[in-house]
Amino acid sequence: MRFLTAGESHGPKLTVIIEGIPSNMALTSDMINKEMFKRQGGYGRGRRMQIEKDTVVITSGVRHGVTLGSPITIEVNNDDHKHWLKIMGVEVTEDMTPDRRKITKPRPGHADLIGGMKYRHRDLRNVLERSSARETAARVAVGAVCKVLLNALGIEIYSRVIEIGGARDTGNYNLSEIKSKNDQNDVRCIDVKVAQKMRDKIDEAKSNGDSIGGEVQVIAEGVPAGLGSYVHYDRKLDGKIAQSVISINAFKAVSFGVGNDMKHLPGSKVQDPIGYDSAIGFNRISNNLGGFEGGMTNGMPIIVNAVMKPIPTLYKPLQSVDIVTKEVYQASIERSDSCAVPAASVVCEHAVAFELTKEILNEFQSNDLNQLKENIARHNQFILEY
Ligand SMILES: Cc1cc2nc3c(=O)[nH]c(=O)nc-3n(C[C@H](O)[C@H](O)[C@H](O)COP(=O)(O)O)c2cc1C
Ligand SMILES: C=C(O[C@@H]1CC(C(=O)O)=C[C@@H](OP(=O)(O)O)[C@H]1O)C(=O)O
Repeated sequence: MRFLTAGESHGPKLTVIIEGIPSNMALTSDMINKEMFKRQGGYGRGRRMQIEKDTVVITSGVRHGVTLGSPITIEVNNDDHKHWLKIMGVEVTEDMTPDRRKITKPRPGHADLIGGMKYRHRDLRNVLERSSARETAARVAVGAVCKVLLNALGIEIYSRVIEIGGARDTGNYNLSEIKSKNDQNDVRCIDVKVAQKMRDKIDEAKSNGDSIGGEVQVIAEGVPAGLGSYVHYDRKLDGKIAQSVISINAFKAVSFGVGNDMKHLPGSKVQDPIGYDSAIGFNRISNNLGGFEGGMTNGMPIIVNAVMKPIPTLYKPLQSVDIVTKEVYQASIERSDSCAVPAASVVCEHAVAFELTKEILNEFQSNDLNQLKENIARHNQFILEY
């Protein structure tokens, strides 16, 4: 299974092609839109999100609401394509007009400068249009299709925000609690008191012309044991998930289970003791390692934590240097998110959903959904009786 995304942030649309989804799976645009909607929300987002109304159009691979097994194409319009220049006070009719919107001032923390050097662009808009996190809308569309498949296999995946700007939700929640509450508020934080602190932190950063980052968590339940492999570095599934998460704009760290706390805990508080029960077979007494041993799923819930850096574009000017004049200037901006951690938690969830789906289809190769279910059921029975 694989996918490709294409599209510029202010171009007409984003396009996704997903290949390898089995046939005979119910799939409608509404199932995808429900996830797209979650990514668009979140406290701290800028004006762009008031313009976009991310909804998808499926143009191939689905007929009468059921997958065909052929490539699925999904399109997401950029509503801002039509009028974003006008909103910024520039009266032109055509987007991306080369000279009017030429950018020669690279923004620190963005791909602008090094991307311009690498692709030999003198207009840095040619870089930022694709390096923008607008692309994450396409990745959520992919993950949403994957989530439909995972749910059909009895696997559930969800995410929450753990920390924003130092306001941390330290609660220990059981999984059903997270599941029922993860979408309850605009910062996607379970503890409502901490959620308010997070909003305050975002407001504070915004009024200082600054931005703010944080940490998110993705949890997947019901994942079969034995996905991934210890036999070679590039077959370890925790490694694949880490790569996928770090590839999301602004994500800088990934950990599993108790995560960074591992660095100061003794081994006896980190490894998960093994138990046995004839009804469920081998299991782990705790889940400090977040469901992975030796690069393989061990049947426990998968817990992925990921840190997002503060948004690089700041209302408070940061020093940069014009690539034409070579003059130092203070970068100023027209609009930006102050914090996108809640939205990014949704992106992370969908990135992990893709990696799990890909691994499942790799392990239990099947063309049709029922065939896939049978293959997994056989595997799970073997694991139970081991
Ligand atoms: C959902 C989401 C929204 C984002 N919104 C903005 C934004 O409004 N302004 C900005 O400067 N960066 C934003 N970013 C982050 C930049 O896209 C990212 O920092 C930049 O492309 C450089 O990539 P890097 O941080 O991974 O090195 C956003 C990231 C995500 C995941
Ligand atoms: C468009 C999205 O996020 C954008 C990501 C982004 C960036 O630099 O990454 C910058 C902003 O876009 P603009 O420059 O048009 O204001 C965000 O709104 C989105 O999430 O759909």
